[in-house]
Amino acid sequence: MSIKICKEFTFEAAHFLPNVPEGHKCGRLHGHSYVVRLHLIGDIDPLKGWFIDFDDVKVKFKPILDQLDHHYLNEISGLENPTAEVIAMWIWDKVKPILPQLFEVELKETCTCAVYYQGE
Ligand SMILES: Nc1nc2c(c(=O)[nH]1)N=C([C@H](O)[C@H](O)COP(=O)(O)OP(=O)(O)OP(=O)(O)O)CN2
Ligand SMILES: [Zn+2]
Repeated sequence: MSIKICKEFTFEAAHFLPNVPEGHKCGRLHGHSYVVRLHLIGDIDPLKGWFIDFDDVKVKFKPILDQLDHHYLNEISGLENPTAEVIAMWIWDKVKPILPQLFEVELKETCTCAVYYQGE
């Protein structure tokens, strides 16, 4: 039986959006408290009662999270235009090879804004 699970992380980061029109608020340097939710799907091992330990998700994601947390996103390769969409796709590209059960990356940039990416 397959089931979806979700593990949530947070990180703080600074950015600006270089391609917005002159005077747009997001063209100025500012920061967000981001929330990342990694959604995974897999078949439950009947003995363990799970397909992956939440802690294994945390351990595998930590090096990627560390690249983002308290960093200036525009300086990171691939995040020169760090919209929420681009960040979610960047996270997907890093996580999918090490957590193949990844189903969706959810990224909340503010309390009212979120993007969802399920790969190509
Ligand atoms: N499609 C996208 N639109 C916007 C992005 C983005 O990444 N993708 N990013 C920004 C800004 O970086 C930032 O997120 C500001 O967003 P905004 O919703 O305007 O933030 P506020 O908190 O000011 O909005 P409220 O409506 O007051 O909650 C902008 N757009
Ligand atoms: Zn922003």
